[in-house]
Amino acid sequence: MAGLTEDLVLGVDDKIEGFQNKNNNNSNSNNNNQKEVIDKEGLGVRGEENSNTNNNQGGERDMAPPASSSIHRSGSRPQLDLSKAAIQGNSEERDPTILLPNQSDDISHLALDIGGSLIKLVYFSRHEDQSSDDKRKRTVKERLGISNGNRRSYPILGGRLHFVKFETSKLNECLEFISSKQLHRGRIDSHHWNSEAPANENAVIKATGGGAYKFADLFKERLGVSIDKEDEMDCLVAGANFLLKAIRHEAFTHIEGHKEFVQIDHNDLFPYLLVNIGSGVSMIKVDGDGKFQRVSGTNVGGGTYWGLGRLLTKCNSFDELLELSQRGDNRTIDMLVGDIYGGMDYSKIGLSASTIASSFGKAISDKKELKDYRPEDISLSLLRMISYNIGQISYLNALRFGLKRIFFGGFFIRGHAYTMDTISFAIHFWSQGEAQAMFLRHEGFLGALGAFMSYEKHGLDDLMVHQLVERFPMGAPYTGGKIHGPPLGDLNEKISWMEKFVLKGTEITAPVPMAPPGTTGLGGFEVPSSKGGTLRSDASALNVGVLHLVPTLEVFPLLANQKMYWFTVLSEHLPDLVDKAVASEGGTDDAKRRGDAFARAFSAHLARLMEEPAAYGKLGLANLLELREECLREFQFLDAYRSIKLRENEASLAVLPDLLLELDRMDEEARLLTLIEGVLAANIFDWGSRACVDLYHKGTIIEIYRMSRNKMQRPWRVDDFDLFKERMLGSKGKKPRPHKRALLFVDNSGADIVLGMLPLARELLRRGTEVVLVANSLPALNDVTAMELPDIVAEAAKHCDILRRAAEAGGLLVDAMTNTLDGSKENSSSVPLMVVENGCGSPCIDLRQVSSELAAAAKDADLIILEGMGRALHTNFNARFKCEALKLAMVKNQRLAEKLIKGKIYDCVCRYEPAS
Ligand SMILES: Nc1ncnc2c1ncn2[C@@H]1O[C@H](COP(=O)(O)OP(=O)(O)OP(=O)(O)O)[C@@H](O)[C@H]1O
Ligand SMILES: CC(C)(CO)[C@@H](O)C(=O)NCCC(=O)O
Ligand SMILES: [Mn+2]
Repeated sequence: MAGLTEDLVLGVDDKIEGFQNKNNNNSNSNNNNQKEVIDKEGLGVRGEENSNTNNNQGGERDMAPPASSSIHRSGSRPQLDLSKAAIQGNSEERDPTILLPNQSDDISHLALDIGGSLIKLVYFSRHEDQSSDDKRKRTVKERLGISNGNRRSYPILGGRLHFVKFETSKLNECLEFISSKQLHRGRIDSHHWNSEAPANENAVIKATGGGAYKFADLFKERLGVSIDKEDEMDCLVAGANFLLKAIRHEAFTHIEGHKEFVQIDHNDLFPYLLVNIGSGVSMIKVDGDGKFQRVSGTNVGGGTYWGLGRLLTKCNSFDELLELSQRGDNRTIDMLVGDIYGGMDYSKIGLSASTIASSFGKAISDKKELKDYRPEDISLSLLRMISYNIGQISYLNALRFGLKRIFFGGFFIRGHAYTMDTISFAIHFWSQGEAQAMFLRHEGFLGALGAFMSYEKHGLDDLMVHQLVERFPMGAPYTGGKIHGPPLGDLNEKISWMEKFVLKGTEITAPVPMAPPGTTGLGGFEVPSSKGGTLRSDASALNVGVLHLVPTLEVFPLLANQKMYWFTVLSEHLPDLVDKAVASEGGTDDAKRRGDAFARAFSAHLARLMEEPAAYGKLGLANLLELREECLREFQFLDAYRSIKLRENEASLAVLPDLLLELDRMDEEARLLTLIEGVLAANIFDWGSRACVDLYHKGTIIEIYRMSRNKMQRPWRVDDFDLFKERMLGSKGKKPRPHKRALLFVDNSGADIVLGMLPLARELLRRGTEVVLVANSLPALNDVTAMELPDIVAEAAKHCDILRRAAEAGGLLVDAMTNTLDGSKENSSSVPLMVVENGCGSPCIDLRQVSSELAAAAKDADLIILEGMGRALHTNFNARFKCEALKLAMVKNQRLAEKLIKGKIYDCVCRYEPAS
């Protein structure tokens, strides 16, 4: 199965910067220094005074990841059919042409639904990719026998579907948006998107809705594109089926303010009733893919609410009208049963006194003018009337065809709690609980998605087998019932939106369900309970939404209370993170401005999630951390911890030779213990831990490392070291066979990798075990990334033959190898040390979705070492493996220590599990 994301990512490697091996300085190394590593003083991580300790003339810059400017690329260029894409010509070539055999020149991955009220856009973009080391990858691939050439198939950040809407009356804005993002152009120049290219005469955009007919000429005139019209009902059904099948947590029920996601069984989806509430309402009985019948409709729909509401209240926007309704009391204008029955219920037919007998009925008897009614009350009465009416007609149609499930779409719903409650109530009441109303998170985009799906070669077919997750809508939150400003375009716009948002001092709020009214209605409909103070700040409010194409299995669920805890932790971390991020970009004014905007945006996301934890679908800690990294990237902080990582790497590399000497003086048994102790001790460096961050202000990394090592007291809180030792060294003189291949999931930069994991890797290599260092694909906190590892290993290899030979064998020292081509033959005798990326951008690793590289590397592995809290404790602590597993971590969080190991902060875990 050629997964889409695999294909999507092809061509992403466009600006790959070869990893520059920097063996250009004649390091005199610190080999001569016989002092014990733990005696080494004053290698500060902060300040400039020690930056030359490892005689690396280039200092920080020399160790920097290659040309960071190449890391960020516009993520919004149109993405085309990349299936079966392949490198054309010589694969050694830099910037090779990529052949897209299924790509017709002029398809743009943009589709439109132009309705009576709103224009909906769906377009696809691929995420900007990290640069990566071609040569390393090739060598690893050769070693691992991966045949798919340059393909990277890790799922994360593969590509995105964007959702944007405009008012139909502001078609111009929409045209400008398309034009500014060049979404209508589909020409590929080599594999670079060429925005200078003239618009293609034959460019075609799929569109549905009445506007596809009405505005076709305008599109041709203004953008030079032809509109390919797709039937509106076809598209609605295709979109709904796609969402219900492919997207996790798409459908939900909403009853009395309570939202609950419904997992739809793909094999038991049909038949259902689809009710699309746009300007008008269509009701469609859906029996399968492409099998449907429009069975009814009503002209009392979203346009009616907005149109009448505007006339009656003088509101300027739909959201304002909706907002008004939240403060309304419809009893001042609706005629209730009690009004007719002198305050009594009409219990014989099941109507309570508070049931609405006649919407707006009070207006006939009162001698009041329009101005005498509160706009709030009018809006609520109108909203309730229309919602209830649609619910009732829907029910009747469901009854007509014996349908139990009714899905509601269209932008009239607008994620509004009261609207959904009213519709749900109507369905429940009339069907006596037999039928169920369900809503869709991408409510208004069914038609546009359907049009998008109608591209013959959109490349999404394979996606149907995956699940997709919506990630966080990025950018400025929504304020005070109004959509401000333009749809988010470039970074500057995003920032100024954030600034505007701050000026307004508005908070992000989700509807807070109020307590249900204490009436005892006899099944009659009372004042609905969901009347939050403010409208929710959702993607539609931002005008944008992003759907990440992330094939997933199951989300690691976070317990509710745990999530609250993490929200707090992440909030508390924020100022420090912003400092780091700004510093990593040179502390310029621009960086400060972006830092501020990032802080606002991320806080906004947290606030939103705190109010509505399911806002972005179910979210685990891994996603939460990823959200933060993603948000950083959104404001162009590509690696907030870069300078810290570099400083810590330098400081640690400077003392590595001493550590290796110290280790080499020990016998095997003492060495093994010291190595494991070393990993645990060095794992103290974790910028994700608040306690540790506090600690860092108190000493240099070497001081902290030394302190940490001195404190290593066995038994650790979880201590299987003796078991592990027996497996490694045997007992009673019996030597066990060494492992064939070990996968080391490494955690942090600096001491953690250099003084902890590398020496352990070296020991394994020495024993003849192949070692694969598994690191993150994208930066997250101070975690070392796969891209950074070759430099670190190269530096370490200068001080150690074992590492050097293994690194050469593993293709990590490509330059060095070519330099010494005629040199020692012994190179080939070493087992390899390799680096693979895990496909992940979070310290927590979901092993159910990893890179193809890692999956391939795992094939021959018989030992897995998971290191660090994120990898070994937060996730995977209870994961069982088919091979032996060693989980090593220092717990740097009191709460986790208590919960997981009934211990305390700084306790250590050394868990060894034989193959299961
Ligand atoms: N920002 C908004 N501006 C205008 N209407 C909005 C807005 N948000 C929600 N709505 C509601 O959504 C309705 C439009 O929904 P939708 O986009 O699904 O329909 P449409 O495609 O424009 O109409 P139709 O399918 O009948 O041609 C409006 O009539 C209004 O009730
Ligand atoms: C005319 C459409 C299909 C345009 O989207 C829609 O507005 C609608 O279904 N209106 C209701 C028309 C009716 O069935 O009475
Ligand atoms: Mn429509």
